[in-house]
Amino acid sequence: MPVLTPPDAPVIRIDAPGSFPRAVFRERHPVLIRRVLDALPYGPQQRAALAELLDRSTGGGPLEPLGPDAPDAAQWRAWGEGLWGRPWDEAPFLWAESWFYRLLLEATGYFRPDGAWRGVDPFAPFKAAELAGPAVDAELAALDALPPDPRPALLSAALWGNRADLSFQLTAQDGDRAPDLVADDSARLWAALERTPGGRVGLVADNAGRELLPDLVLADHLLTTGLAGHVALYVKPQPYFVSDATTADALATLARLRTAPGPAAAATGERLWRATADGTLTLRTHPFFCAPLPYAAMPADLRAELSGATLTILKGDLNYRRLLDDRHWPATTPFAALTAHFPTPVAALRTLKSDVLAGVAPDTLARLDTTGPDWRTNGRHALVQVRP
Ligand SMILES: O=P(O)(O)OC[C@H]1O[C@](O)(CO)[C@@H](O)[C@@H]1O
Repeated sequence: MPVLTPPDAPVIRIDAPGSFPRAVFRERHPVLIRRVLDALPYGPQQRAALAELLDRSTGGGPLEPLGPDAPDAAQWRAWGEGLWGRPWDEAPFLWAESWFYRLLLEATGYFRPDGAWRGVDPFAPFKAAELAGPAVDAELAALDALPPDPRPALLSAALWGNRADLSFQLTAQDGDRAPDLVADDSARLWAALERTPGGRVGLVADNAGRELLPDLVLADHLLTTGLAGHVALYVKPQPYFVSDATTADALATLARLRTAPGPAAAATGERLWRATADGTLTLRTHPFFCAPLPYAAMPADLRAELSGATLTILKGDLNYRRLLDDRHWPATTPFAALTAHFPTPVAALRTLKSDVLAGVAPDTLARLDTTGPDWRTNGRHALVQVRP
């Protein structure tokens, strides 16, 4: 059946007064910069650069490309074509937020070849604290008490682990309230995997720690049950959106599993360690995972790499924004229509933390709209959506 692409909806931008994206820039980013400065003893030059980033990005300053010695200067010049010289406020939210995180790394000296701070993850202290904390202890202990059919529990842990996003927690008010599914294609997800057992499953990770842990446990389940013969876990090539998982984070999470006191967690960690070593679980990355663009614009080499997977599972809010393009679609727009561009069957596991949304039934939408203005962004709702 041909899938019709709906006409374009307005792009989500950061300039609308009272909007969620504007609050991210005006309220969350100042808190984030303050926390980064509290967590690491950056010197005066880096502190000044971070303050300037905040001023420019919230004060509507002009968008200026990276200096020519930045390793990704040419890449970013192309990604920002048409935006350079324009005020920050005119940039799409997706583009502007990604650029903010790139400039944060610039300010801290992450890419400077001559600096002592080269390669130092500015968010590492937050990620390390979370990974060492009691919430992860509880997740590890829960593995010893999984029910005979662990599928619902595993999927639910991978889904709700996405609430643990550290950037979201910067201003979240009541993140512990029981959440609610606005769309639930769980059965289709398992059916898609069962149709082609033994194939390659792509898992595009989102956050480290409390989210990556259940993602890895899900990967282990797919491998041990034969639903997948190979899992490719895609992480970010560099620190991004505070808690996004890099290779270093994936290794730290694997180590945490492997050294857990509970037998089930330790055995899972051991299996995953061996799977990584023998190539049935591969850790992969690509610069496009930190690009400010929707997945419809993915380059040919990444498209070729993802192709052939029986299913690609995209975790989290940012991946969802990139999958659908960050636009004000009517929320009843079919998910399949907006994801037809993706090179493989695709599943989204996401808690709702920003405005973009599709694939919601009209009656569900009507019910949610009576619950107040911020249900799309408050992290209390989630979805499982699948385009087989
Ligand atoms: O970690 P996730 O689930 O991708 O969420 C990140 C989300 O947080 C925000 O950066 C807001 O803080 C959203 O714009 C973004 O989509």
